[in-house]
Amino acid sequence: MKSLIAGNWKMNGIGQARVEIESLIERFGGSMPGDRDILICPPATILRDFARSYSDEGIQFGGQDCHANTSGAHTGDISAEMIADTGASHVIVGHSERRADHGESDEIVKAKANAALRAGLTPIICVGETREQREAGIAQSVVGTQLEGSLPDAAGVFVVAYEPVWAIGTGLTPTIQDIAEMHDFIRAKTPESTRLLYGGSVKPGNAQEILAISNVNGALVGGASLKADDFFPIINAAPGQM
Ligand SMILES: O=C[C@H](O)COP(=O)(O)O
Repeated sequence: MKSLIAGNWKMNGIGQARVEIESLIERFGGSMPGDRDILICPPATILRDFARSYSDEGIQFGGQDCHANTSGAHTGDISAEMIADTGASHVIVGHSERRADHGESDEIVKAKANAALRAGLTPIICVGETREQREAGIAQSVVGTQLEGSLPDAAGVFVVAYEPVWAIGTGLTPTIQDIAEMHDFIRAKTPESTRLLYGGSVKPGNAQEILAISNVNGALVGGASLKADDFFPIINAAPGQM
């Protein structure tokens, strides 16, 4: 299976975004290595522009969220079909920031994952425990419940991203053993072909060690995906075709 290194730009990306992406392409000599998949999920306002400008260089693009419905009276929302129409191939659903900021339940996340598949997109479904849950020894049961409730029932390929909430943007990461155990646990609950990403403070300094863990098939990178200086070595740390 090919590794997938995905950058989630969150609510960032005006100003230097174009410079950074062009610098990244330049470092790879004009086009991305074909033995791993590289995805960038910028804000929706620049998704179409970027998907059209840079897909020839081998970068894939994705949305950060979608509505479950195709269209309708949902002010401020964007449907999976609209994201597909930009030229994007993926969409993140159920990120912990959406679960927390917008009260998204597993049921809503599942509906969004189904919508993504309906639109021909690959959903990246995020799961992960809080610090309190890990300290209480219930991380696996929390993630198990999220998986049961959030995975799509529509047929199609999806990706799962394990992102411990307490590791996001904090510089903290679980131990290699904890990541390995959780990924083995998720692997047992997902089809063999499902790519499992780790996310949460992935940086140039820890990427190689994390990406070498069995059942870690790539990374979902936040802050370090915004700068070519950081994203380039993370992409390079990913094994090629596994
Ligand atoms: O979606 C990405 C994650 O939330 C990780 O963010 P981070 O790499 O800034 O910790």
